[in-house]
Amino acid sequence: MKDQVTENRVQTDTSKISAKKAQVYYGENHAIKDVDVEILDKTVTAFIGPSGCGKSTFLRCLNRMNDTIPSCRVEGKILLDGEDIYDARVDPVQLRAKVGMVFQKPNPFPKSIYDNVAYGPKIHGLTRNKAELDAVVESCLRKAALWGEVKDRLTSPGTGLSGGQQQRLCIARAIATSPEVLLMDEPCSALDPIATAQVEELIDELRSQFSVVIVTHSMQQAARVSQKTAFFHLGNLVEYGSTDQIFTNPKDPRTESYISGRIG
Ligand SMILES: Nc1ncnc2c1ncn2[C@@H]1O[C@H](COP(=O)(O)OP(=O)(O)OP(=O)(O)O)[C@@H](O)[C@H]1O
Repeated sequence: MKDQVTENRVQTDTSKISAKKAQVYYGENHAIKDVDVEILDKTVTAFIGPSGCGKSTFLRCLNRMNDTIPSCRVEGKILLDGEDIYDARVDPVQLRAKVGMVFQKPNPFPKSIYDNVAYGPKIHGLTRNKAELDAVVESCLRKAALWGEVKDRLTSPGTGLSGGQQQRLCIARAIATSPEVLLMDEPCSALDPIATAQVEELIDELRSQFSVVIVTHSMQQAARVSQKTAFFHLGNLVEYGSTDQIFTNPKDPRTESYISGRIG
C-alpha cells in the first residue's frame, strides 16, 4: 500500500493517546465536538485546519492545559497509555511532565539558560546531585541542538538568546522531564526560516524517542515534519490519516478544499 511505502519511517502503530468522544466547551461555545482519535507513539502528528477550528483547544486537552481556563469544560475520555488523564487521582503537574508543551511564542523563564533546563528535573526530583543535573542539562541542550551555541554562557539569562535559540531552549526545557509526548502549538510561527528549519529537524529527531503533536498553519510544514495529519473544521475532526494520504488523496471534500486553499 502506498501509505506504507511513504510512511516507512513511522516506527510504531502503538497508540499513545486515545481520545474518545472528546468534547470541549468554553461556556456555551462547543469548541470540540465528538473527537475520536488515536495519537501514535514515536510519530509526529500534525493538527491542521482553518483559524478557530479548535486545533489548539484540542491540543491543550491532551495535557489538561485547559484546566487553567475557568470557562472551559472537557467531556468524553482522553487516555494516556489507557489511563484517563482527567481522573481525579491524576496530578496535572505530573501529567504535564509526561506530556510536555512548547508554545507559539518562546517563553523562557527569567532565569539562566542552565536553570531553565534544570527547573523541571529539580521540581520533579529527577536527579540526585549536581553532577547528574549537569548531565541532564547538557544532554537536553544537545538534543535541542543548542549546546554548542550556549555551553560557554550557561549562566546568562535565557531571555538574552535569539528567538530561534529561545525556542530551542524551551524545547530543551520541555524534554528535561523525559516526557512521553511533546505537544507543540505552532512552535515555529515566531521564527525565521533558518530557525524554523532547525526546529523541524529537531522534531524529526525527537520522534525517535516519543510522540510529537504539532499544531501548524503551514501545510508545507505539516507535510515536511509529520507522518500523520488530523484536519479539523468547525470543532470537528473531519479527517485523520497518513500525511501523504491527507495531502494527496483526501477523502472528505472539506479537507480537499482546505488543502487546495479554498477554505481557511
Ligand atoms: N481561552 C478561551 N476562552 C474562550 N474561548 C476560546 C478560548 N480559546 C479558544 N476559544 C474558542 O474556541 C474555538 C477554537 O479556538 P482555537 O484557538 O482552539 O482554534 P485554532 O484552530 O487553534 O485557531 P488558530 O489557528 O487561530 O490558533 C474558537 O471559537 C475560539 O474563539
